[in-house]
Amino acid sequence: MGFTYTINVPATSANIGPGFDVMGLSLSLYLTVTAIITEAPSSPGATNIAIQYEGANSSGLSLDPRANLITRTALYVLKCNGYNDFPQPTTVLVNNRIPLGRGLGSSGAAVVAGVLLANAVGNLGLTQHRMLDYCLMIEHHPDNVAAALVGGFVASYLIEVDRSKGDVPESEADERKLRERKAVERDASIALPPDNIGSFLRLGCSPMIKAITIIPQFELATSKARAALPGTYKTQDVIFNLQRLAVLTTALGRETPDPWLIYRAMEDKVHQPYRMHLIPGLPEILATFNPDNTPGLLGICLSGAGPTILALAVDNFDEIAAKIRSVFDRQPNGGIATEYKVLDIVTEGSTCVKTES
Ligand SMILES: Nc1ncnc2c1ncn2[C@@H]1O[C@H](COP(=O)(O)OP(=O)(O)OP(=O)(O)O)[C@@H](O)[C@H]1O
Ligand SMILES: N[C@@H](CCO)C(=O)O
Repeated sequence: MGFTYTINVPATSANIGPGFDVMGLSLSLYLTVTAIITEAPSSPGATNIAIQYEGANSSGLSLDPRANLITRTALYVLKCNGYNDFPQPTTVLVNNRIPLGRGLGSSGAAVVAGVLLANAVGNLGLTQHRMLDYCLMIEHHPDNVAAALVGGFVASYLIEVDRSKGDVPESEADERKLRERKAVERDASIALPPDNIGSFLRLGCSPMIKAITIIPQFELATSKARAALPGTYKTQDVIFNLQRLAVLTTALGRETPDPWLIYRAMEDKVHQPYRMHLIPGLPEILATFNPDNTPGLLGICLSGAGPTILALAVDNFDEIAAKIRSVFDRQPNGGIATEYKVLDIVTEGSTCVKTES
């Protein structure tokens, strides 16, 4: 007799234009991790994990449990809670539908899956807020992980902390803190997440809105897209984004979305202008399509760090996708191949279901 845990984590689109490192939308495209646990005795010194992977761009991914982002995250969370390895031999089957390095939150989803996996196999009983703390120790911006964890249209912020020092909980009032304190006593190198380092709020999003994602067939590492950003900003550019972000938080939740209000509210001067050179076609796409010449369109932006384009729309989804794809098709040297998906904005976040096998 053993157990199976099935973990589902949605893809996410971060920023939504002006909400750099703040906003995220969870989308109907999933990373599924199935953990099959047998009750055989554990082998000391081994991680107790065997990974199998199928899905998006599998060639570059490591199946070494200490290197793979999902299991590396799970091992970190377990270590903070007193386990050196997985408690029982576990086969981890990964089925990943989220394209890697395209701006659809594949790394955030892997981190969330790893935290949920540790919570399940270690029977840790972590709250959603504590799980977010752990996610934020790995992925340092909250937009993707908060939306992936809780689902929907999510705003989040971080409390600034020095993650390298970690935190020893002050109170031994609850079981979780006691367990973490013991783990730190055994291994002082553990960087335990401080409590409540991230906060989130779910915002309204009209069910009429769908997310059209146009996905170029090249990867853009988030680290490279972040390295393109300046160290300082002009005051008027920051104000430009704050004005739009404030409107966007409410505009998407209106029952009948106002296309031009949303279109203008999805403009950005903080990250997209600096990433234009990394995504051929982006300047033309942002300058060309609007609710007047593209019926059904609400707004258009870079999804996360790119290169995927996110178009929010209420109608004519395939036609809108075709127009945007044609810009990529026309790029020099034979164009840039793309695929597209019309996705729902899902209100349910990550789930973990246990079954006996
Ligand atoms: N399912 C997965 N299993 C293991 N590693 C993964 C998985 N998904 C993503 N990764 C790791 O994350 C990397 C991609 O992360 P990156 O932050 O560059 O892009 P992204 O998360 O897809 O985009 P964005 O953060 O802009 O939404 C991959 O190259 C891989 O190392
Ligand atoms: N806010 C992040 C999202 C990508 O993970 C960025 O744009 O760099």
